[in-house]
Amino acid sequence: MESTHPDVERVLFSEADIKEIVGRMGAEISRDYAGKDLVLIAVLRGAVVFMGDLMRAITCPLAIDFMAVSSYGEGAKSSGVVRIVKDLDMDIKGRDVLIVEDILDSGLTLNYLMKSLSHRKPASLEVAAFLWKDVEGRETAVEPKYVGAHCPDEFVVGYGLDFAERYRNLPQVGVLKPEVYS
Ligand SMILES: O=P(O)(O)OC[C@H]1O[C@H](OP(=O)(O)OP(=O)(O)O)[C@H](O)[C@@H]1O
Ligand SMILES: Nc1nc2[nH]cnc2c(=O)[nH]1
Ligand SMILES: [Mg+2]
Repeated sequence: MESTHPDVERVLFSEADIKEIVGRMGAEISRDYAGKDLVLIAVLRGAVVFMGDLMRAITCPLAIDFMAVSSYGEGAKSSGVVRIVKDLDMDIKGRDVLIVEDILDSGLTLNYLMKSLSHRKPASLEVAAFLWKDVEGRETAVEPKYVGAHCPDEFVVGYGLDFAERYRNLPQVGVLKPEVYS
């Protein structure tokens, strides 16, 4: 039996689901980036857990770097303004960059990052998103090349994803009980 946090109402992706998804993504990326100069860029803080798993599921040589961008603050709604809190340490010019994100929701974060990083002239620039909230009727400016799973249009936590900085350490992805959000 999986242990579940008492604040979690429903588990959407179990540890076994996550393992299977990340393994599949790692195999695809390993195949596509063989012989290339791969740099994984994780978006802090949400993507750290996925990054840790994904990089170990990739078999080709790679480098890692981090950027910190935040638009959700403490709540469950985007402020609409993306803020760079920490920039890359590495020069990505001419390298094959793959942005690693936990979730693509409104697309605001990734749209901003893709624009900002493309100015630095990488050889290629793609996105690996663990979850994609591709809500019907909503256009997203970014189409991730690698998608772990489609996510229902609900605010999810766990596996790096927080609510007011909590729940990032849950090993599953789930939805909290309504009383926790209020
Ligand atoms: O597609 P969007 O609507 O822009 O939402 C996705 C972003 O929101 C969350 O980050 P957040 O800004 O909350 O910061 P965090 O990673 O530190 O939790 C999540 O980790 C993604 O980066
Ligand atoms: N924790 C969390 N952060 C998000 N950022 C954008 N969408 C979400 C979501 O569903 N959950
Ligand atoms: Mg994030």
